[in-house]
Amino acid sequence: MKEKKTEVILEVKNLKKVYMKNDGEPHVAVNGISFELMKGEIFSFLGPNGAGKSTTINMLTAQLTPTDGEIVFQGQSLKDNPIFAKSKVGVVAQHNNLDRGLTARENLIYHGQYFGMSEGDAAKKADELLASFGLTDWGNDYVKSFSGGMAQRLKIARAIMHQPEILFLDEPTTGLDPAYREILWQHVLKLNKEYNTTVFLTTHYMEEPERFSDRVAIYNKGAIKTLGTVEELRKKVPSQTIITIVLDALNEDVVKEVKSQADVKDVSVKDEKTFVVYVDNSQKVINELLALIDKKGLTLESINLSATTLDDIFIHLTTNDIKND
Ligand SMILES: Nc1ncnc2c1ncn2[C@@H]1O[C@H](COP(=O)(O)OP(=O)(O)OP(=O)(O)O)[C@@H](O)[C@H]1O
Repeated sequence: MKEKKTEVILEVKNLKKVYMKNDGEPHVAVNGISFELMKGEIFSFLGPNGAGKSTTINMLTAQLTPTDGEIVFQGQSLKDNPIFAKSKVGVVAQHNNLDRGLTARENLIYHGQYFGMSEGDAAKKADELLASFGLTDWGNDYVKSFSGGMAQRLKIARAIMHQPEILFLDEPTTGLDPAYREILWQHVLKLNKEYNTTVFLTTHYMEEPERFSDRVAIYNKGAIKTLGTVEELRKKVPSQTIITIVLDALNEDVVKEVKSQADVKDVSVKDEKTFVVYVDNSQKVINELLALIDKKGLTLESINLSATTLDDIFIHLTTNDIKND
């Protein structure tokens, strides 16, 4: 069990962002959320596509002005002192915001110097990070020639150049192969351990928050649906055991029939072929499910019994539940 972090580094109070769409209609991307970020914690902010995660990060890092609400960073209002906050955070944005007209090494060195490092220290650190992220041979190449994965690695290196107090990672491992994902996490965990760096993460790869987070917020449609440790979140789903069924095509009647079985606690639809059944008595339900699928003449692609993962919790809390239809 992780040690509980109690020192507040960032306070978010009733934060709201309303965009104006092209048709002139308002769109509420963030609807008055409140939470605290603790010094030294790894906090995962998870939500479906378009939920408002990047919008939230952009407001927390003073890149976007909130419509309403307050952000307090180390006791100072972000609105009154955005430069103070900006100097203390590192951000890996979703889009490629590297300076394409500079080389990879220059991107890192100028960033380090901007955050107060001497040229010598910045150059040394840049070379270490280029090596670590497999970019040494491209250090003197212009970023405009970089592939998506190379640019992503460089963005990560740049964000950690100046040892930020809070590292904001907006889907940092998207486009990275598994080996570089591990390297990213080694760096993040090292910063977190050695310098007590706080990490605010958004990702669609649920195994990352499950492995590394102190706390997880599940966020949807502008609001935080739940917030807690992974263990606390596990208690929010109807059972600790699930059966995942993949059919050649999902049939809503079958899902409804499954839902009505006595030992079934709940059912979530994962995608057009897959549904997840929360159970207590798994053996009995498996037998009943197989009989039902057979009776309906459906083709079973796979059936799997497992403990609930963060992926299941996420789906349970963010998708429309068939049971409630
Ligand atoms: N500049 C903008 N003007 C109008 N609407 C916007 C703007 N930026 C974002 N939105 C809308 O706000 C909502 C939230 O977008 P945001 O990028 O914050 O979501 P997200 O949770 O980061 O999504 P994803 O997981 O797909 O990256 C979306 O509906 C998006 O279309």
